Amino acid sequence: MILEARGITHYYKHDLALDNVDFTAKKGEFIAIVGESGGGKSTLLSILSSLLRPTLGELFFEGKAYAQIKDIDAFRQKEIGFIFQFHYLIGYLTVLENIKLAAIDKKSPYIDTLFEQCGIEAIKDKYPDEISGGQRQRAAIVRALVNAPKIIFADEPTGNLDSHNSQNIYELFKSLSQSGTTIIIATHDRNVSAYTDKIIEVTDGKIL
Ligand SMILES: Nc1ncnc2c1ncn2[C@@H]1O[C@H](COP(=O)(O)OP(=O)(O)OP(=O)(O)O)[C@@H](O)[C@H]1O
Repeated sequence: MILEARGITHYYKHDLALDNVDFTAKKGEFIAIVGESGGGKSTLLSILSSLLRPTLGELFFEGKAYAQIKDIDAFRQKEIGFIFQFHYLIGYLTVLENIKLAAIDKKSPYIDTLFEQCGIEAIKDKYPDEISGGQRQRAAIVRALVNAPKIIFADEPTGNLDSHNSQNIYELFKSLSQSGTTIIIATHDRNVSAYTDKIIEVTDGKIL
């Protein structure tokens, strides 16, 4: 198991957002967390990805408790990739410069491989406002992958895209997962089920 969460409960002040949730992910699994608005998808994803500490519960990455990880910043930079609904590319930098900003090894030949794999090699010297929404999100995916993380977390990664572009992104996630990267996404889009290994439904803070 690459990721395991046990008994995750989370309160925002006095409001219960997650109620005793268990979750596991295997290496190379593509998992979607779906469910009604306000059900707890983003909260669960933020907790699984170490961005938010749960009120109660335990998390393990490759068997090691999050609480035992000494350098959480280095852990996040090396082992985890993040993708959000909005790409958050820097407008003053080209796509390639944006990606190098995030890269630990700026000269890695892997950067070229990723551009090719994500189908955006032709636009790497363009600025974010010169490319399409789908291309921007692909650039954000390259950035998330640049340090070869073991897990990618994506919160509504296609929330801003039409269905054609969304399907292209899901195809890309599927092929990445087949080459061993674990992909965990929170989404409203149930069409994702055509691509995933597992769907988890979160409603009223519980997994159905
Ligand atoms: N920062 C916060 N402070 C207080 N309450 C919050 C906060 N973030 C989320 N909540 C509450 O926690 C519950 C779960 O929210 P969450 O954002 O995890 O759901 P979601 O399924 O991702 O929703 P959506 O699909 O609308 O993004 C909701 O009742 C929400 O109002």
